Amino acid sequence: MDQFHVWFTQARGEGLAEPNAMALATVEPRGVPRVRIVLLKGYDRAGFRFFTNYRSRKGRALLENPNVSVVFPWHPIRRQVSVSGRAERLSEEENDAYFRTRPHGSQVGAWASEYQSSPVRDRAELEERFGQYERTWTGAAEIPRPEYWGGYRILPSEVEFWQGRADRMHDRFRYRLRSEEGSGQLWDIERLSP
Ligand SMILES: Cc1cc2nc3c(=O)[nH]c(=O)nc-3n(C[C@H](O)[C@H](O)[C@H](O)COP(=O)(O)O)c2cc1C
Ligand SMILES: Cc1ncc(COP(=O)(O)O)c(CN)c1O
Repeated sequence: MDQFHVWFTQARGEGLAEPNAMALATVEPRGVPRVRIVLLKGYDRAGFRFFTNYRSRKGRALLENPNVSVVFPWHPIRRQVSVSGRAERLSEEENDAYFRTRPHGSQVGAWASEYQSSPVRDRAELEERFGQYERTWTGAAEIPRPEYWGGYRILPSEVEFWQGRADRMHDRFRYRLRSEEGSGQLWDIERLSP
């Protein structure tokens, strides 16, 4: 995570568009992979956090199989970071705390999209739902978090740092988690052939 922090800080400093956008792969029933972009909303020694709808396709996939893989595609600085690990749901407290920081419209939108990834008739139906929830929460001190909306923490077991270099002679460093002792983690680090 120290190494990730160094690179993430640099990616932000370089002014990359959405350096926190990451492609998240999950395993669907029968072992079929599926990938989509989500936003990294925080990280620390415990892992990487993102938020979504637990009823979404990814949410349903993660119930059956918590294994995930993530890639940060930082093309302008010729870097990528790939992570493999397991996703676990965040606590109610963590979910509430993050939901409270979201803009009003995004909070209403979470209510309007109760079944993320399921078919809807048309745009008008969505807008109608949005309008209904706007009215429901008019005058409320705060909009509560729908119970189906929340986040995950990805607990990494492997993280690879890739730096593009001339002649396709790239630098690749793979960190693999050997063991966790108390709060300390032991990682094996290897250089990989490009
Ligand atoms: C730049 C970008 C960021 C996104 N961030 C999120 C996010 O943080 N959470 C989320 O649920 N969907 C996010 N989405 C939408 C997802 O890519 C995806 O369409 C949605 O989560 C449904 O995925 P699923 O059907 O595989 O569950 C983002 C899309 C883009 C293009
Ligand atoms: C449906 C959805 N949910 C969550 C997020 C990420 O969280 P936030 O809206 O709080 O930035 C996104 C970001 N594109 C999103 O599209």
